[in-house]
Amino acid sequence: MATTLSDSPLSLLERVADPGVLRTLPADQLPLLAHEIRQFLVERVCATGGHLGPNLGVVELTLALHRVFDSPRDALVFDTGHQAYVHKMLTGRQEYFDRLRQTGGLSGYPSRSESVHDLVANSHASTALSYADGLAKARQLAGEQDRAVVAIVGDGALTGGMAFEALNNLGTAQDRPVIAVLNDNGRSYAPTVGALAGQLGALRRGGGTGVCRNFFTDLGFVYFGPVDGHDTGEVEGVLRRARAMNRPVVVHVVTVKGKGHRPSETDAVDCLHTVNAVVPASARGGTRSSTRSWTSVFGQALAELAAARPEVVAVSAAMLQPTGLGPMRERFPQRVFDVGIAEQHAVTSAAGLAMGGLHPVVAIYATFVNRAFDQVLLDVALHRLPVTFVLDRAGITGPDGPSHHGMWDLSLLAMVPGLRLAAPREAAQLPALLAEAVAWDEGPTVVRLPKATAGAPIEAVASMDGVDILHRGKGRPLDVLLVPVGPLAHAAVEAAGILEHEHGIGCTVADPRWVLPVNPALPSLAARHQVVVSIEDGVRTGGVGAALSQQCQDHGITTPVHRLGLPRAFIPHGPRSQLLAQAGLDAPGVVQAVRTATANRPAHRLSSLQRHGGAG
Ligand SMILES: Cc1ncc(C[n+]2csc(CCOP(=O)(O)OP(=O)(O)O)c2C)c(N)n1
Ligand SMILES: CC(=O)[C@@H](O)[C@H](O)COP(=O)(O)O
Ligand SMILES: [Mg+2]
Repeated sequence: MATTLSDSPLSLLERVADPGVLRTLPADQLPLLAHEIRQFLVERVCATGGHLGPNLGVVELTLALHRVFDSPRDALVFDTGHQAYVHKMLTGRQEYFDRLRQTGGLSGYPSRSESVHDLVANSHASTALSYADGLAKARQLAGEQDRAVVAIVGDGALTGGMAFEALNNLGTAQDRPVIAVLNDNGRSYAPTVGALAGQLGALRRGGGTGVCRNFFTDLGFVYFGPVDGHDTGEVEGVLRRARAMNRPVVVHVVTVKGKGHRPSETDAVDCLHTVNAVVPASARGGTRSSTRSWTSVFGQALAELAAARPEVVAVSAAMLQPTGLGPMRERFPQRVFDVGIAEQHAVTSAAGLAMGGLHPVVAIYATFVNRAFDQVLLDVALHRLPVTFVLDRAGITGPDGPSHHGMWDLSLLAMVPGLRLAAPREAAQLPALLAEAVAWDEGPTVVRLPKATAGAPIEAVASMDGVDILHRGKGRPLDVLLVPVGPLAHAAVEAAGILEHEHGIGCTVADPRWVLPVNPALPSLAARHQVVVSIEDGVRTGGVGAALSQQCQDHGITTPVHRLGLPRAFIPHGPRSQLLAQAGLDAPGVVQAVRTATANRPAHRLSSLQRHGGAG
């Protein structure tokens, strides 16, 4: 229940429990409130991990937004949503920040199930202006143009194609006013690239000296700016003017990412874009974990590959460091292209690079390949162009929630004719598989890797036709064939041991490494087993299990294929290991699935192990 300001001993921030209370606050108390918000952000986000820098940069802007507009009657649409912590604090959710991005806790992005003030849960950038366009049309048809529609878009998000498509529509709708608040801190992860960033820089330098014509005004917008995004009064004043214009308006707000917090040397690289939870010294183990991330193994391998192969170039969509392209850029800066947050353009630009005789490596997160599926299919694969996609954060990622899990790439890419996809089971396999991918010049290749530290390798006990046999079944005839994808091989090998020693079921674990298209050796291997169980860190309605099942059918193999994978659902945020276990993709889950799949097998067909007294 909101308290009025005067009757509570709480801190100012604690007293601002909802936007209505905020709007009663005298302007001279706003600097203190902003200071308390920054203190709160640093304390809480350093404890849980999260997007500290983007939120420190929008404190005054968010205060002004909630003082000028009446959310949820007026719509505040945050692009990408990683900068909505202050919005959440001001809409009654301060108490939940101690479990930010944790299982059952506060989402790191707006969440419609959390609050009526939240509209867009999708963390994929460059969407806000399109939502705003639709909302404004709905308001107009409902005769509710007095309800404002405000999109808050970062300078990075503005480099995405959808943003331009929306601007193209919004600028013509003079009777359908949308207020586009451009949060310009000059950065995505790194300084934002491209001509538009240059235009914004010129506008910033111009200092609003009666700027009359620019990119935005040419599209039909009224332009207000540049505005000091850390002066709440100035921002408030401009937002009130924008609201009163009753026309499409761009409010160009200049902010500082990470404002008010002295980052460490390493943090300064990306202005505290995402900070990890700071483990208190007392809670740290003796030795800091030395295990490298998969991403760093990839980055090193690519730089070495590029040294040997001059045709190799790299393409990033505003995520050079997070996707591990740092080493390659240091050694070969001319051969690394950052195109901004523009995955569709990145893929088709890579097609152009391939047409020009090069072999581009497009490094993006698996979830973002969704956005560029058509480009992979018809700009790359149709022309059988040698482009390699390295999909980081493949499978369950964890803290970034449903729109960040990389769980659709296997199903999507399984449909692409001529595309070959490798899934290394551990980081140590990455260099070899990357080299194989880059050596292939007859069409697109993909290497997918998880958000994980590099685990201990599993040595193959045998290899046949490109399939690594990681564990041999003891039963005769062989009982169950486990076909894991990538790092789930670890769960499969552990499950095989349990099944053998505790349940008398023999399992063979086969890791094809190249999982799409299905290795021709797998159907014949399946024919020698009673049950096949595929295990993949992707939605199971398509993907590798479905392809293997289809291949068996096409070859007249009647061995049933049981497909383990992620449900066709939006999976919330939480630790990767916990979410995989919930989906039955850990060793106990595989054991359970195998026991269920073999429970109704006719006794005579069970293995000698089971017939002669193995526990089971
Ligand atoms: C389609 C898409 N590609 C990449 C990302 C990863 N990403 C998250 S935030 C970010 C930078 C956003 O920059 P900007 O919009 O300027 O916001 P800021 O962090 O500066 O506040 C990127 C590239 C994403 N969320 N969506
Ligand atoms: C908001 C966004 O899309 C990214 O910043 C995302 O949070 C990256 O997550 P990682 O920490 O896995 O790089
Ligand atoms: Mg930015």
